[in-house]
Amino acid sequence: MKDTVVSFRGVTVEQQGNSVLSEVSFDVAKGEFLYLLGKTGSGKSSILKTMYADLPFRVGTIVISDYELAKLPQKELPYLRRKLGIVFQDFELLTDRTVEDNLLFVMKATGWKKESLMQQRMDDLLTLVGLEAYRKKYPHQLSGGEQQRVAIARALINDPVLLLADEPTGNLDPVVAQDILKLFIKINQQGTAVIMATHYHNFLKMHPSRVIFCEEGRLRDISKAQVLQRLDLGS
Ligand SMILES: Nc1ncnc2c1ncn2[C@@H]1O[C@H](COP(=O)(O)OP(=O)(O)OP(=O)(O)O)[C@@H](O)[C@H]1O
Repeated sequence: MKDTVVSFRGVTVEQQGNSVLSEVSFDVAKGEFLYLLGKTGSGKSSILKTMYADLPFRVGTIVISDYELAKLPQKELPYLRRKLGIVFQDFELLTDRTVEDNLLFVMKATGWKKESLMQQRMDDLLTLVGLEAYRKKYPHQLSGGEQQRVAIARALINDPVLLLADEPTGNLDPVVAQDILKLFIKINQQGTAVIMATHYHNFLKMHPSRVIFCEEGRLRDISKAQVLQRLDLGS
């Protein structure tokens, strides 16, 4: 089995043809937990979008799971996306569908057919995120934290090797944000690699882990000690 789920080599991350980050090279191992930090506009979302092939790039090589992005035919994009779970700040649930139907929608769109297997998967995922009792609720009947749990369950449907989270707690209060972090930790402990872009630097204290930093057009892989120093969090 391959041990690397993400590999960037000499990549220029671009927006509309303009370089956002250049000479980006880093690897993420299976089961790793990685924070992506950096100021507003430093390129965190752009690098995540490049990873899930939502943003084109022209320079360098990117391999996600076993897919080399530059060589990926358009028709194989759905297979790449099934290896990835993606969670956004604003949840992006279908507002006119129940929790259950939000999950079923993605299952059907990604090739699930057997009703009993879909129900079983849904039970397992809703148990994992603590929302067994919420199947028939609509998003507007849920709190922000609960909506994000649904979005996380949805992201896990196809058992991704990598979960990408773009500011997943940006719309939540600090206490709920910590609960969501704990859920990501639990998912990571079950073997899924996690890359989380966040402004919540306190997460580093609660759950220290590797950090990559977007800064001045570069991506820096820096030690925990350096991060704490930069963020002025103390030891
Ligand atoms: N759709 C777009 N078209 C053109 N430029 C964009 C687009 N989206 C982002 N950019 C630019 O790319 C750069 C990086 O933005 P990006 O959203 O990746 O930063 P970020 O670190 O995720 O910021 P934030 O923390 O505010 O989400 C910024 O200069 C931004 O203005």
